[in-house]
Amino acid sequence: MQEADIVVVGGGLSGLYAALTLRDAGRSVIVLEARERVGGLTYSPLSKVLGSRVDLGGQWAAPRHQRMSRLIARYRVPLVKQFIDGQRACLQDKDTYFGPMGTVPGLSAKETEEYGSGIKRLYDAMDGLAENPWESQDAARLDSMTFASWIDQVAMSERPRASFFRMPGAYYGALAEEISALELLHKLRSCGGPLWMSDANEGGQSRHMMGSQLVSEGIAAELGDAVHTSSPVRAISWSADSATVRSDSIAVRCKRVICATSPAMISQVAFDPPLPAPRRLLHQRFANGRNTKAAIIYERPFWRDRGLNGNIIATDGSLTATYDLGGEAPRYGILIALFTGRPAYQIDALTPEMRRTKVLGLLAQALGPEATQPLEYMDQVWANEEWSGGASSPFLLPGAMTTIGADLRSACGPIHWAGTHMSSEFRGYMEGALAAGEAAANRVLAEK
Ligand SMILES: Cc1cc2nc3c(=O)[nH]c(=O)nc-3n(C[C@H](O)[C@H](O)[C@H](O)COP(=O)(O)OP(=O)(O)OC[C@H]3O[C@@H](n4cnc5c(N)ncnc54)[C@H](O)[C@@H]3O)c2cc1C
Repeated sequence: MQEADIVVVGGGLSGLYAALTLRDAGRSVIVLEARERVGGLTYSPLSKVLGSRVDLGGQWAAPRHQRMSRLIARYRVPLVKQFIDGQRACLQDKDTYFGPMGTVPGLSAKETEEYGSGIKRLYDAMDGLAENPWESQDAARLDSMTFASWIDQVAMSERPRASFFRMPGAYYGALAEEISALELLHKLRSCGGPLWMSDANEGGQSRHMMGSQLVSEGIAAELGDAVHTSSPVRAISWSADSATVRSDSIAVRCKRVICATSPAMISQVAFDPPLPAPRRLLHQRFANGRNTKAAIIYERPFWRDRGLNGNIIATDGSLTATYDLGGEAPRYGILIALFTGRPAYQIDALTPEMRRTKVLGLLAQALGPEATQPLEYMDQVWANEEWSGGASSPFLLPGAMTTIGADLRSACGPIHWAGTHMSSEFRGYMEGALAAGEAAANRVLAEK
C-alpha cells in the first residue's frame, strides 16, 4: 500500500490543478485518473492532416479566465483569435439566411425586439441573485421551476422563445425542461452572462486554443509519477481523519481525499462508511447534459471566398453552432460543429457514418457543396464516454439548490470536493474547474 498526504480522484483540469496547488505547498499528492489519458473534458486528438491537435472538448478561453490564461502561457498552448470577418449563416428548415455577427439572420424586427426584451428580463433575474444562490430573495420561486417555466413567463413569439429554450444546451448541454431556473441563472451569472459568453469579438469566445488538453498534460508532466492513468477509483474507506483509496491499479492510504469527478461518476464509487445522506442526495440531483462536437478539416477555407466567416447557427434546432478555427491566414480550412442539448439527442442517435453525413449536409446547406468533401472528419459523443457520462457540465435539477445546495462545498470527514460544477466563478467552464480545484486544495491546506 502506498502513502500520500492527499489523493486526488480524477485527472481533469480541476483535479490536476488541485494537485499542483498542494504539491507547490509542499504536500505529497497522488492523482488517480480512470482514463488512459489526463484531461477529462479537455480532449485534443491529433489531426493527421494538420499535424497538430484539434479540440473535441473545451476550447475557448478569454483573458478574463485568469488561471487558464496563465497556464496557456506557461505550457505555450497555441492560442488563436477567433475568426469572425464576414457574415454568419442561420439555418431555418430548408432555408439559409445570412447576416452580421451579433444578429440572428432571418428574425424579423419584431422578433429581434422580443428577443432583446427577453434578454433584459434574464439579466434582471441574474443580477438579483446572491453569491450563494440559495440565499437570494427570489431563490425559492426560481428553484421551484425549470428554465422552461421561466421562459413561459416572458411574452415572446415562437422563434425568440425557441432561442431561449436552446440557451441551457448551448452553454451546459442541458435541456430547458430539466434544469432549475435558479441553477441556470446562477451559472450564467458566474460565467459573465450570455452576451459576454457568446461574444466572439471581445468576450468569452474571442480566443480559442488548438489543443486545450496540452494544459492538462503540462500539469501532469510537472506532477510526474504522482499521476496514475488507467486507474479508476472503485472504493474509498474513510474515518474522521484518514482514508484509503483503492483503484484498479493501486491502493493509497492518505490524510485527505479530493474527489474531482462529476457527481454521476462519484456515485459509482463505493464509500465505506457510506457518505452522509445530504451528500448522496446532492450527487443524485446533479444531472449531466449532452454535447457532441465535430472537427472538420478542408483543403482551404472555401467559405471565406463568399464573404462567410464559417459561423453557422440554426433557429430550427438542427445544430448549435459552427466556427472557423483557422485564424487570420490558415493553411487549411478548419471548422468545428457543436451539437448541444436537444440537437445532441438527435445526432447522438445516429451511427458514426450517418453522423458524418448529417454534419456535412448541414454545413453544405450553409456553405455550399464543397462542404461535403473534407480531408478529415472527427467527432466525439460525450454522452457515450464511460468516465464522463455527458457534458459539458453537471447541473442541478429543480428544488436541489435551495434544499441541499448549502452542502455543496462541505467536506465529509477527510473527503473534499472539486470539479467545475463546484465553482462560484465560471461554473461549468475550464476556468471554473481550475478555480474549484484551487479552492478545494486551499480548504485542505487550511485544515490543521
Ligand atoms: C464539447 C465541449 C465543449 C466545451 N467548450 C468549452 C469552452 O469552450 N470553454 C470552457 O471554458 N469550457 C468548455 N467546456 C467545459 C470544460 O471542458 C469543462 O468544464 C472542464 O474541462 C471540466 O473539468 P473538470 O476537471 O471539472 O471535470 P472533468 O474534465 O470531467 O474531469 C473529471 C475526471 O475524472 C475522471 N474520473 C471519473 N471517474 C473516475 C474514477 N472513478 N476514478 C478516477 N478518475 C475518474 C474522468 O476520467 C475525468 O478525467 C466544454 C466541454 C465540452 C465537452
